[in-house]
Amino acid sequence: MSPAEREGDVLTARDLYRFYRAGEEETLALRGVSLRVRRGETLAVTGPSGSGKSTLLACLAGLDEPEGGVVHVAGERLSHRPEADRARIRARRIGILLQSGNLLAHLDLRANIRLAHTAARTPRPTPSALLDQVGLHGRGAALPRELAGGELARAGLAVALANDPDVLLADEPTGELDGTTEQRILELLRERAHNGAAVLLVTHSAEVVRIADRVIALRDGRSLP
Ligand SMILES: Nc1ncnc2c1ncn2[C@@H]1O[C@H](COP(=O)(O)OP(=O)(O)OP(=O)(O)O)[C@@H](O)[C@H]1O
Repeated sequence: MSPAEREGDVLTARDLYRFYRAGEEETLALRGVSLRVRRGETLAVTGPSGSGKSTLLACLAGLDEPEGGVVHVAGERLSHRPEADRARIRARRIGILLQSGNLLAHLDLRANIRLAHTAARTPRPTPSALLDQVGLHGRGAALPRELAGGELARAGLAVALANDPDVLLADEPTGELDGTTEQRILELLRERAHNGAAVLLVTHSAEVVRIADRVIALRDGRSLP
């Protein structure tokens, strides 16, 4: 166990820099962002469009590599490692809920969950237990296109939880959902944190910010004091 983990930090990012280059054009999407999320804690990241939230989330998930700085997950360095190492850590430790959705369209819900089980640690929750947890009892054979918007969001959360993650990262988890589904999703996220995960939510929603223990505001790739 690393010193950071002994202190309860499950997710840490130190001094992250990310540049995008398109021809002559250079965008500094992250300019030295640091954060830490402890076991059982929910952190909300807010900020206007273009402030770097999605870039930050991608770096924290190991889906993108920062040019500078370092990310640790459960005491293990995630950044500046080969993609295969990052994929292994992600599969074992991280649950991700993206706005673009995390379900494969041609697989039913049970198969989507089983796919997320690949390379996860054991024991892991069964597809039916996960679907029950998110209120989709008996819907394992449904295809994503057969679900309504709120059901789809809950199915996405079931997949994000399939590897029993230490870190749960979510980009606008309640997006366009109706109030009841939003409350249900927020309850499930809180429950996850209470069960010991570190939860980080990128959001514009005041409701989501309300359930967070702490909030970080980004502006132009920097976190405001
Ligand atoms: N692939 C890319 N190539 C070039 N520039 C990019 C790329 N992705 C993001 N950017 C730029 O980096 C900056 C941060 O973008 P990012 O998507 O992280 O912001 P955001 O806060 O998530 O915005 P939104 O709330 O609209 O999703 C923006 O100026 C954006 O145009």
